Amino acid sequence: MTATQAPSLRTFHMSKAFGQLQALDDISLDVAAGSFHALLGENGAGKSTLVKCIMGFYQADAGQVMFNGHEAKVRSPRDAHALGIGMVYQHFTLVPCLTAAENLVIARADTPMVINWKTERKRLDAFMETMPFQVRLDALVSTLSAGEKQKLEILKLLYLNQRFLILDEPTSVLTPSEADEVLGVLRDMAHRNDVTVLMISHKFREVKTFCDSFTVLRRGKCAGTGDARTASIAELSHMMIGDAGLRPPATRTAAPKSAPALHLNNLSARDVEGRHVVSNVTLTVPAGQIVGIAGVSGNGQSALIEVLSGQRALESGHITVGDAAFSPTRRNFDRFKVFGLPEEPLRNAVVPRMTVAENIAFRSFDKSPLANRLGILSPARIRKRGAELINKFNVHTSSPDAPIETLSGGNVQRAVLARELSGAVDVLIVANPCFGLDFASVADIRGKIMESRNKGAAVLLVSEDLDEIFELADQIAVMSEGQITYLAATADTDTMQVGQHIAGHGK
Ligand SMILES: Nc1ncnc2c1ncn2[C@@H]1O[C@H](COP(=O)(O)OP(=O)(O)OP(=O)(O)O)[C@@H](O)[C@H]1O
Repeated sequence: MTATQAPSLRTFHMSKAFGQLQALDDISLDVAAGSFHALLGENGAGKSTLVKCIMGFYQADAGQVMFNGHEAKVRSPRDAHALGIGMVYQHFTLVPCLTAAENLVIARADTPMVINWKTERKRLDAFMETMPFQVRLDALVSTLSAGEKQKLEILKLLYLNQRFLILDEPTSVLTPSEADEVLGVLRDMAHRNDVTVLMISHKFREVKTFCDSFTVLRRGKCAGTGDARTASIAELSHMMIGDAGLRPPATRTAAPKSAPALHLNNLSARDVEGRHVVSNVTLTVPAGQIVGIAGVSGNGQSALIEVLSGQRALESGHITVGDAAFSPTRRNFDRFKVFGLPEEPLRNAVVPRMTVAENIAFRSFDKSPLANRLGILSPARIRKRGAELINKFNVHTSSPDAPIETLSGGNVQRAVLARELSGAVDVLIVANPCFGLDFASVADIRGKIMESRNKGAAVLLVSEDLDEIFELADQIAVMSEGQITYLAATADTDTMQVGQHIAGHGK
């Protein structure tokens, strides 16, 4: 069965537990045909679990899915696709070395063994004529901008005749103007009754500007539903976090200047193909300051972080902490009190299958008090210390013994921060710390970074989120094509000037 018009979808009393944890508890969601519905909730609220049950990645323990008024048995994503339910993920699923057209054709379940490109192209052109937006079909996906790639992901679903679109934070990799364009197109399509959209989002502005209705999940339960255009942000955030209240915005206080500064002196590094990805980077991060590096991703920021964390060889230049030469080894991280929060911590900062407590102990597991003088580990002490820090940093986990991969994104970040910020910190290196996190976690984590600065640490913050940089940084640098192309005190610049340098038009 394939849909030609916007379908409706409801879940009735849907529940799903993972062991002791009730991830979904009796959720009834109602997404009307032709509507743009937002699914909100703090990290770990159950949003992904709900859409994974709808998509057939998980089987719910109880409850039903009603699609266009009929009960739908979705046992696998294949069943969901056959009904016309498709999903766009936070990260792209396109093949970069193929063209947009090739990506569309190979996505079909009925692609023949030998493809007649002439016929396929005719079919594609006819399809594109019916679409309200275009993507360059002959361009290699690797040459498309993030906005074009996201549009292509959506086109792919429409090409496969999937008219119920589930979007998981679709704008996290887009610039604000790209995000507005993509969401505007989706809203218009929904209002023409061509598609129905269910979007997981953490961004209130987008929800209020583009969505018709919303459902809020809180700790696996439905905390509210209503009209997205009339609900206030205060109401939405209250439904999400209850009376707990938000942490006030990170406040800057005068910091002691006792800690050493971090100096990057003429750093250069290459990628595997021998191209310079970091080029003569010179930058000082004074004690008690946050220096933010802004820029579009892929301009050398990740490579710079890799150099500083010892994951990429430095070709030339040197790093100093205070007056002493610093090379990034585990021993030096301890000696110089250098700590870090890399981006995508589940991939870069933890061992996913090890427990939360073990991951928190990583930097000190072989030292007293977690090990004895001979370096023999004490699992009981590791667990006890883990439990203390889980409490102090408000990490939501079923137990210190849960594998860290079962935690939601915000809670993995909190666990890494618990490990990195629990002692004295002289230098803190942070990359995109709030990517994919809910507003309460964002406030919490930015607050912790500011707290470190206020205690005197030199903080280097790499972020693609300009608002974050303006909120936290004392000085702002722009990185473009591997070089620092701009540096100013935050008080002496504005988003317009920084934006121009990011776009490469700065003077
Ligand atoms: N495969 C799993 N095994 C065990 N627990 C899980 C699993 N998947 C999710 N959980 C737990 O279920 C709860 C809901 O997680 P879910 O990923 O649905 O939240 P979310 O609202 O999508 O969060 P986020 O905004 O961080 O993506 C969390 O406590 C999470 O730790």
